[in-house]
Amino acid sequence: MSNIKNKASANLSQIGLNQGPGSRPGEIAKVRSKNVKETIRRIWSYLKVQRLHLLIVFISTILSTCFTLLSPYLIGKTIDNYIVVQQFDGVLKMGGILFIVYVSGALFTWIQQFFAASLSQHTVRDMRQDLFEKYQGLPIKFFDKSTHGDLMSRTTNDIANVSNTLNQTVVQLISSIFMLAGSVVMMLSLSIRMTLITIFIVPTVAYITKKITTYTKKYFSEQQSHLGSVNGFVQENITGLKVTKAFGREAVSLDEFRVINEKLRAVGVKAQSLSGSMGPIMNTMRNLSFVVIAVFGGIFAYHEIITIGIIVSFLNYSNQFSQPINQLANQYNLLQSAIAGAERVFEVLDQPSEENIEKKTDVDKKIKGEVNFDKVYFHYETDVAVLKNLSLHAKPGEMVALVGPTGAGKTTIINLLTRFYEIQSGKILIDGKDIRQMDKDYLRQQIGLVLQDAYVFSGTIMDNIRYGRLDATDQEVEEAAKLANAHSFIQKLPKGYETYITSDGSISQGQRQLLTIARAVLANPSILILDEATSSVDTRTERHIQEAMKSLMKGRTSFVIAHRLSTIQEADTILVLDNGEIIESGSHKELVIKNGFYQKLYENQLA
Ligand SMILES: Nc1ncnc2c1ncn2[C@@H]1O[C@H](COP(=O)(O)OP(=O)(O)OP(=O)(O)O)[C@@H](O)[C@H]1O
Repeated sequence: MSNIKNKASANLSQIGLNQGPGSRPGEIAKVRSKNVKETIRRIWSYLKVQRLHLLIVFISTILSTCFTLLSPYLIGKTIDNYIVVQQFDGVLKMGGILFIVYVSGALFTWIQQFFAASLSQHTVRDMRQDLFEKYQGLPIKFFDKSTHGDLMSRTTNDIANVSNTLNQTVVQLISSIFMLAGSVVMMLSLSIRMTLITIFIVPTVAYITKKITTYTKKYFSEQQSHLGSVNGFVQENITGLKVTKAFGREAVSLDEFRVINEKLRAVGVKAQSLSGSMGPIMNTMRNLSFVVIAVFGGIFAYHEIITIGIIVSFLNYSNQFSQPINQLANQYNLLQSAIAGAERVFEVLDQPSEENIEKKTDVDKKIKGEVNFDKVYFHYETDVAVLKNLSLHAKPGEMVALVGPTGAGKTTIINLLTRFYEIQSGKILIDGKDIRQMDKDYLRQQIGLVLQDAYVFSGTIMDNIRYGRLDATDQEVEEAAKLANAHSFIQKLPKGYETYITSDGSISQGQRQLLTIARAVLANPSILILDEATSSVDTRTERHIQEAMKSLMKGRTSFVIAHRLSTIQEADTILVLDNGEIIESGSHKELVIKNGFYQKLYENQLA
């Protein structure tokens, strides 16, 4: 495998670095989804794969609800039929039955929880897999438009939202609806008058409770927002601590922090003290509805319209009836947020993947490396032309240097040759064949990339070099490292080739570059692209890198993006680019004599 994929993969691997906007797990998003029906249909397409699990969840939910509904009825009957008439055998028998009912209810609840969890985890695993697969197949231009943080948030937070909902909300929604309908039916079968009273009093109390909690919620969201400011301030400050110290701004930062810290304290006190009183408030409200039911029940019992057992049953049912009422609104919001989350996932899944013609016919053939750009016109997403009918020709084995001011279009030429982007008009030919007619994987295998932002993956040095060709032996890896001048520094590492490195640290920039050169050596491509490092590496490492690049270029068509003209004087052709056009071309000597743009650049650098 060629290391051409580095750039794409590098983009993705950096995803984790910054958390962008997006919903957080558990947060109830205020976003309203766009096409609910379609989104639910697509979530369903993931769910229906596990029909059996679904069925089990459904049945166990109904059964556990039935058992829950049965117990108040049985308690009422126990009181009326056995306790009031002091039949203790019956009381014992009913106690036994109640025990079985409670245990069965708990058992089915457990079964329901277990299968719901399994269902949701299977579903989100499939979604994550699809999403990651999509990231691998998307064209680079897609990643220009979206921030890494946003994509990361879709893969983790949005999917977590979907998972939580499938796991909890859907089950609760089903059981809430059953509970609501079931308790009404059970109550009606006991007493119509009492049912009417319960149906009136419970929602009223639920409504008042909701009003009170909404009021306290305000302080909670204020607390969250102040907490966000404190976190942001601390993070920014630690990241920029060097600058703060260098400019002697410590005291100012401290004062600013004191202010926001104090704000957090003030709102924190309000939120926390209210949160403590929320439980008692809700209890009191529930007790109030008990009182109302008990008083009316007492009056009816006094007139012998109902029995004491029925009053007790109703007190229980009022509790069971109020739970779903309190939960339904919340569940609806959670469901909305999950649908919005799923929509963000599907949005990525619906992006068109890289176009490719799967033509494996020429796959085994090694190309010679003749490259032609024929009147290539190209622009990125914006309509500003970046390459304007550019033509160039590189013979097999030739070294072509690309020079020019920043933004001239050097990197763009490379992006087009690798088909990271597609041209709008003209042709790019390799060995006389239009690259659009080539299989992309095959094309990229022929091209080796050594980029200036040399990317390494988390893994051992050995693995990182072997990325260039997966079937290479340890011996071959070591030889490649030797050719790339990397062997000596690797040997000095504590565990040599088995040293574990990470994408964001461990080894220096120059050493990374040497590793990517070794990767390219191993891949043995016919065409080579070298983007010279601009970052300051020490002169010894720089010499190492240049020697390594030189030996790598032997016998391959090479495109070198040069920032220091001293390194490209041996190039067969130097192409001077400005503003998307080739304004001069020739060897170093020819261009110096010509006394044009290149000559000026060269003089500037010498100076
Ligand atoms: N992904 C992109 N999306 C939109 N515009 C881009 C993108 N990449 C580059 N450009 C624009 O295309 C033009 C050419 O950029 P390119 O990277 O090819 O220049 P360069 O010659 O390689 O510059 P440098 O020497 O700074 O690397 C610039 O104006 C740049 O802003």
